[in-house]
Amino acid sequence: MIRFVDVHKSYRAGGRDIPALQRFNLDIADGEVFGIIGLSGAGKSTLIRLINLLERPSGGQVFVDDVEMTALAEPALRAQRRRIGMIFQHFNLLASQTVADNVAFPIRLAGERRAAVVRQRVEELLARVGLADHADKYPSQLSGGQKQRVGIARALANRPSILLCDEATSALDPQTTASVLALLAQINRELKLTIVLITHEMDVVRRVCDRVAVLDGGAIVERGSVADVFLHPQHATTKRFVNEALPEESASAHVPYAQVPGRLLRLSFRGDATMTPALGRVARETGIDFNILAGRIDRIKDLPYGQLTLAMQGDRVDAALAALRQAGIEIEELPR
Ligand SMILES: Nc1ncnc2c1ncn2[C@@H]1O[C@H](COP(=O)(O)OP(=O)(O)OP(=O)(O)O)[C@@H](O)[C@H]1O
Repeated sequence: MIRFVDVHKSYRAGGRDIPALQRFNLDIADGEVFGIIGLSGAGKSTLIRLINLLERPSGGQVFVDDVEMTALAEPALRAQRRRIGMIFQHFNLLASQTVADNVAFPIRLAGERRAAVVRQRVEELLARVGLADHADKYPSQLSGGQKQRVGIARALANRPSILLCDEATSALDPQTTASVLALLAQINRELKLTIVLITHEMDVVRRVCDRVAVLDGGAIVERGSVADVFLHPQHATTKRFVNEALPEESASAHVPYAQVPGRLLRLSFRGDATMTPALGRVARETGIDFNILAGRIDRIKDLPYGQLTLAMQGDRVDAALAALRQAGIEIEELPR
């Protein structure tokens, strides 16, 4: 468990305090993938670096697995930091060292001197990230995705219980991003590792995270399960992130809708509700008509979901909406 209690952070620069994070409380549970999303300057890097105390809070306490990080002196802090791996946007590999030596580095740094033990551990780690055949290469001979896989192997070297990902896929193309995110999801599942990632892309959050916090101007403005936040964003910043992840729908939004008669509704189906033919059945039973204006079917991590924007007409629209809600469909009425 990672716990922030009344934490806030300002930087001291040019003789004055620059606020980076307003006072907040946050718990991140063991084994979850937690996303922190925000625009540039929102405070994401500061927040993630408070976990391993690469940045010290200006006030408040940070706990990792019930140990108060903020109360530890240097040797104990170093030991506790080994429980926390970290990967970076630009990989931070040692260019003059082979892939194997990059991964061996933190193992040796933690005090392991037996060459055979180090070699075996490096082999295991490279196999886990799909780079068994690349041990003797240098970082310059690898693609961006492969470099990040080395970064992940290195971060896992000392069997941490937490992995921090600082914009880990921001320098990668969409396909490579998808494969690195799939690897992170697999590691989370198989090693039961807690993952905290920061990103400016809602799509990254949608693919791998269980919960998310939205940062805006140093404040957490929204938080919750990814399904809730993605399907029902409340804050303007969250809505903007979600719309960026749904380009087809936002592009057509509201232009043709004004001319369509009826009540404008957004229906969200998740999990089992995506599998039932409720809309057709309710239309037959209540005699309402509907016109689908936009729609999307996809997954939020492992959860199938659908979202339809439609116009509904007829005498019994309210009865139809009640029946749809009864069938587990979430309904939002949109302004016209
Ligand atoms: N070392 C520092 N000294 C002074 N101000 C800083 C320092 N690091 C960050 N800041 C300021 O703190 C605020 C939050 O920065 P932070 O890097 O945490 O945001 P971010 O969301 O990670 O942004 P980005 O995505 O651009 O990295 C910004 O106003 C930034 O200018």
